[in-house]
Amino acid sequence: MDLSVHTASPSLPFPHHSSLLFNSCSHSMLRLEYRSLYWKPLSWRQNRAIRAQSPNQTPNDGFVLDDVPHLTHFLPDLPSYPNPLQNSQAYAIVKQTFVSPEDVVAQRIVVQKDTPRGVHFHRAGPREKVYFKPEEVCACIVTCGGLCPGINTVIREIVCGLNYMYGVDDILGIQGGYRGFYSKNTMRLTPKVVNDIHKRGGTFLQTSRGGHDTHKIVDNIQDRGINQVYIIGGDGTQKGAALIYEEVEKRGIQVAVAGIPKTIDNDIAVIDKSFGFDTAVEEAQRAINAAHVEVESVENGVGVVKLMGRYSGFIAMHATLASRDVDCCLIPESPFYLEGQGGLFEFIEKRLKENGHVVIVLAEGAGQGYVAQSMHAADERDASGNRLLLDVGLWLSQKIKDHFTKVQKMAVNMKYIDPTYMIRAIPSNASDNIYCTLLAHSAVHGAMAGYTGFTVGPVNCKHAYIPIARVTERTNTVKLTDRMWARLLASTNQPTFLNCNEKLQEVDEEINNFKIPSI
Ligand SMILES: Nc1ncnc2c1ncn2[C@@H]1O[C@H](COP(=O)(O)OP(=O)(O)O)[C@@H](O)[C@H]1O
Ligand SMILES: O=P(O)(O)OC[C@H]1O[C@](O)(COP(=O)(O)O)[C@@H](O)[C@@H]1O
Ligand SMILES: [Mg+2]
Repeated sequence: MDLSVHTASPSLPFPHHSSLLFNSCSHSMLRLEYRSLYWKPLSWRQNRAIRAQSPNQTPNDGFVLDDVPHLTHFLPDLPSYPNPLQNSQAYAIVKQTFVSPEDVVAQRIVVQKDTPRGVHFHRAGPREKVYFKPEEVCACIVTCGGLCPGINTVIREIVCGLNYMYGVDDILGIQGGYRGFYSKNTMRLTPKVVNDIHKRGGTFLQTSRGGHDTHKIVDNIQDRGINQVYIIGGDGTQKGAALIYEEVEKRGIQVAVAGIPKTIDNDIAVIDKSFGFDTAVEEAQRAINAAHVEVESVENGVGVVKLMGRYSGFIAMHATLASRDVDCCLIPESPFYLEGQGGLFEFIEKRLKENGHVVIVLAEGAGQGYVAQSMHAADERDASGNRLLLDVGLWLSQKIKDHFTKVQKMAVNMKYIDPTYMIRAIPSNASDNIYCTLLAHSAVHGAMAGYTGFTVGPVNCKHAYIPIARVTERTNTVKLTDRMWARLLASTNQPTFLNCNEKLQEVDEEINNFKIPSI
């Protein structure tokens, strides 16, 4: 084993001032490096793939710290100040106001006795020291990508959190997404301005797709004297945030970049779930219920409800599990077929004979291959490069109607409901509102503490600071081999559309290797 220790002065506290790192691709080749402010720091990129070890841990317990960048990594002389929260009334009787830098959150919590401890992230929350004087902070907030219930709550809580907890007054709203940095005027955000916005759907700041120009954005950040950037958005937005952080680091300017993950599809990796998802699942019940009422009231009623979910069928899966009125759920991750034994038509016929009606919920990304084939559609994309989806709901409704009228000589009463934008446009429910507050506070504490290039989010119910690349490197999809999908199949008793294990394995591999098509 090649074990070379670069320096040995482990008296500095772990982690961002220093950490003992096991730089290793395999357990047989370990290289120990001591990272400190007073020695050449490793960049967060180097650090990402590195196995980190705190001094009192044995090298073999497999502890990995997925560290986030800190402003001091590229501005080593940056002064720090006592956190003003120590004088805050709100936190006056809290047992432990500040999160210890040694507190980490484990990515995997179901482990076996002898398995390595695995990947950990810094626990989110206020730190004893901050790297900004409140009166010198000029923060900005931007929202990008598609809508999602709760965006306004996050905006509100960032503004109120910065102001009430840290005494920050200078907060700007960037309007219309990334392009707003260089093409629109900013708006001043105060607790008064944002007081009621959480009661409305959408985004108070407006949003857009496309228009990410890293240089122009960072030029603008510099010109306006902005030193904290809060970026609310999905996978595309977070990729853009990583580029902004990298440019900021290159220019060596004191700007903290914090990402708050947003997507109604729940397709962001690492975090437990995204805000607005619960609200969406709840609202989807109304559409499913309407479909059920309609089809129950007629002869041979077939209800089709299309829900959002471009690459991930989480909304459809959870809405189905919650409803119990759904006979069959179709998601992008689980290929289906229409005709023949074990196919959808056979199942619909069976349910119609048994119950007189059937309700199908499908995610918008399901069966896209079929629709494209039948329409000879071109591969169209939106301004951000996301593939524009074809209406699988309409396609499926037509296919079912044609099959039963022409082939089975049996008239069906088709009711197709597309509530997608109605679901996305509502304000967040109570639990999402609380979740949004925690995300906003975590982001504010992280930026004030000098962390940058990070995303916040709950990992096993504990909020953590996660390197942006971690959440963008893959898409969170429904794993057909996990128990949740099995629970759904057991609940609806629908066909699996997989007639042998070999096929299941193929699908699983495809899904595990799944990547969003590059733009
Ligand atoms: N790979 C990327 N690099 C830089 N910016 C990106 C990237 N992908 C998307 N963006 C920008 O992020 C913003 C939102 O992306 P989009 O995919 O529309 O929504 P979401 O962030 O919700 O996934 C857009 O302004 C887009 O230009
Ligand atoms: O029509 P729009 O506004 O481009 O959005 C449609 C898409 O946005 C989504 O809600 C996801 O959006 P994001 O990637 O921005 O989170 C998808 O479910 C849907 O396909
Ligand atoms: Mg996206």
